[in-house]
Amino acid sequence: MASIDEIHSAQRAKGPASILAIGTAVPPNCVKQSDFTDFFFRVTNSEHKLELKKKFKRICERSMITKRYMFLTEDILRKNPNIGDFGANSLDVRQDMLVTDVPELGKEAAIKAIDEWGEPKSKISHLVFGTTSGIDMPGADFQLTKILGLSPTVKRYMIYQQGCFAGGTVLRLAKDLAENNKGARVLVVCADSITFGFRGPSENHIENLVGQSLFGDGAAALIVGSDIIPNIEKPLFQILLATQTIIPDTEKALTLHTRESGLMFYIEKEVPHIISKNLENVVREALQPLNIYDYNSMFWMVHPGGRAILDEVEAKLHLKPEKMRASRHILSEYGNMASVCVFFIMDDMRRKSKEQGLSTTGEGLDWGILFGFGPGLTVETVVLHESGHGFDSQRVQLLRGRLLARRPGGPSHQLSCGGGLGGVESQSKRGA
Ligand SMILES: CC(=O)CC(=O)SCCNC(=O)CCNC(=O)[C@H](O)C(C)(C)COP(=O)(O)OP(=O)(O)OC[C@H]1O[C@@H](n2cnc3c(N)ncnc32)[C@H](O)[C@@H]1OP(=O)(O)O
Repeated sequence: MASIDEIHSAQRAKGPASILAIGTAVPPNCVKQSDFTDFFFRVTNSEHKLELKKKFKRICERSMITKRYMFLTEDILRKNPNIGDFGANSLDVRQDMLVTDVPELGKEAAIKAIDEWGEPKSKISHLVFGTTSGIDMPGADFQLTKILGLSPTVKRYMIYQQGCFAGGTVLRLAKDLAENNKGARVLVVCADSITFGFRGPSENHIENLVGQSLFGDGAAALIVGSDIIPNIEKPLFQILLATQTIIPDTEKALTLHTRESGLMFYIEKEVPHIISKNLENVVREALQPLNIYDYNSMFWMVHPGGRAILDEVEAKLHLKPEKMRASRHILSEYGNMASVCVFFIMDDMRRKSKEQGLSTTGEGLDWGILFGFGPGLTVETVVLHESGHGFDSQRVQLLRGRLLARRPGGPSHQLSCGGGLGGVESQSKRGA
């Protein structure tokens, strides 16, 4: 008869979780940032608020966003004027749109990810769905299962209302699911939309203007699994460490409250400064076990909450400008898509790395770090290792073994908690 240990270990995967495919989607309606001020004041019947309009134009110009995609069109906003009215009751109409739009956009991204993965969708064992845009029962996870035709026995996890850091949360959960369930293939989907929080300007709420200048709609999907099927599955990045941290005494700095008038943003001006000031410790703790102290030796995927956040993180950590290229590019081309942004950045990075003939999916480098930020203030940190064209499974297994061996509490403890690991030699960088 098998021992308890044997039964337990037979249920677990042997290798680290890998990202096996990425798909992305946006709604068809594209809005140029240079036209947005006129559009925004026109559709919200606010043309008479001349000073606010000038201020909003300044914010849009400083955002470094070129364009965004939105489900909301002028036609929809004209037919539903309460959405554009600053304080009017509009939750029902927003919800009615989002309960369909969010899973539909997620489906579009998921189909692309499944196509790239190349395996039948019947092999998907788990689904993790993240969104801050609306809330419903049964949730977006259920709706996606239905419209995508996943098995009714797929094990679903719905991550609602976490804000922009949820991109890190879903990766952390997918890692634990893949590594602790032998043979698991996790479909991870994030979808977010400004439909939940779009509203006209108010003199009494300037932070709302900042939100209106930043957010856009998008969806992304990943397939995550451990113990890769050789010659069939092609890993892009391995997920080596995933942690979550609350920055003390900052819970009022960034809040998003659901009201009868939809999602209301409160974004203090100090948010970029608070994040950058606290990130140094978070980075140090995450990278110490790998003996990485030169942050420019890594690839970076930073949630582009706003241009000022990227500027301040870059300056505080003394990063070379090219480290923020992918994050700035996605901010420019799509705006802040909340939880979804980090996966657009990941997708852009692996594509550009391939186009440029670099030796790894991570801009020619081995190790990388992904950050999600959001209300709390909460920081999600994910340490990644490239595993694309430069994939060397034996070397990564060796490193992972050393990480686990030095960790008090062993493997299961290590995989979701940060800090306190022993030293591992840093890796030589290829093609940097
Ligand atoms: C949803 C989630 O969970 C997570 C998220 O991502 S939430 C979003 C997080 N994003 C942020 O915190 C935004 C970060 N900020 C920025 O990127 C930049 O400040 C910005 C693009 C908004 C403006 O660029 P900037 O270089 O700071 O321009 P600046 O000239 O200083 O500001 C423009 C105007 O906006 C005002 N402003 C900027 N941030 C403000 C804020 N948070 N609240 C109120 N006013 C603000 C400034 O006072 C200024 O007003 P005047 O022109 O009248 O002086």
